[in-house]
Amino acid sequence: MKQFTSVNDVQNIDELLKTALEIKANPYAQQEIGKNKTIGLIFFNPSLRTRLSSIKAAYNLGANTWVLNAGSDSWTLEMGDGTVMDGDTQEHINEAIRVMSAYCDVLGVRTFPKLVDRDEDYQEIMFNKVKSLSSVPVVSLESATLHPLQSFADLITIAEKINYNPAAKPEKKIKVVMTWAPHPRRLPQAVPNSFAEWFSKVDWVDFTIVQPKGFELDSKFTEGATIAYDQDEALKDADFVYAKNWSSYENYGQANEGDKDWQVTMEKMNLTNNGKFMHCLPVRRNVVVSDEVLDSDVSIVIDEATNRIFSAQTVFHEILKNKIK
Ligand SMILES: NCCC[C@H](NC(=O)CCC(=O)O)C(=O)O
Ligand SMILES: NC(=O)OP(=O)(O)O
Repeated sequence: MKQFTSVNDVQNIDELLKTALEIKANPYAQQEIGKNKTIGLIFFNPSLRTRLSSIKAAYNLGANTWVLNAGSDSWTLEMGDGTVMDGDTQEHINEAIRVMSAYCDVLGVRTFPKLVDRDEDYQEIMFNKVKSLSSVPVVSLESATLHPLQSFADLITIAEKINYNPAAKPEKKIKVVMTWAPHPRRLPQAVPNSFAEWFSKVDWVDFTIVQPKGFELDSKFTEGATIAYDQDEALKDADFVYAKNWSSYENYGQANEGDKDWQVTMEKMNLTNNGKFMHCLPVRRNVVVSDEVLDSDVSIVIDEATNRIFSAQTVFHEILKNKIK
């Protein structure tokens, strides 16, 4: 693997999943791979799971890490080309990324969208700039439009819960429903885009996306998914319910004020096939999902967050394995 910016950097999802399950079963078996290696992590936006699970993943592989919260830990970075830097910005991204990539063997980067200009966000201008300046392979820690480490952890989680066997795939397809849910802020589409992009490619999953009208995702990520608008109907017989808020793609960045009844409650979970509740976290309790669901056995959000270690470890493993010094 040369980089990890989307599912398109994965040659074979089944193989990668198999590797992840092996790594999870024996997490310290590959410490030669990380020997004398450093994984650098740059965050332009906040993080709990991605930051800590990446550090743990590197540790499991015998690698070192450093973390930089760009903007708060370092000089204020200038992003614009040709800027006369006589104002508040102190260092240009052109030098900063070249320098940081000299200090590591893999560079993880988080950049959220601004949710103002759809073209700017969907062209991944910021992320691609970092990628073009880096002298080492780049891993997405969530970009403006995608969060592949999260989607891969979600796949590992579902595989575990169904006792997935790569040699004998499930006879009956597993029904996975991604449902839009309410939120007080306008959030990116990165997590749902990425989940859709991964799960549309998994041949043992029957994948539905349900959302209010006007909240359809970019169709380039949802090819193969069933697109629905009636939440109760979509939840029927679901084996996994993946809740997430996202702002509108069509009316770019707009929120939906009027749909509080899309909250995932136990009443809604009772429509499913003993379905499990999933969310990438952080989650707003009693807005996105009720306490009753989150505090019950139906919720597998902690398993998902735990598997963030193994999605990151598998990706670092695949990138570093050809570089043993
Ligand atoms: N990394 C996982 C999700 C990050 C982000 N959530 C948030 O910003 C939630 C913030 C809040 O609840 O105010 C998102 O939806 O893309
Ligand atoms: N799920 C996730 O990416 O969490 P953080 O934003 O806390 O890293």
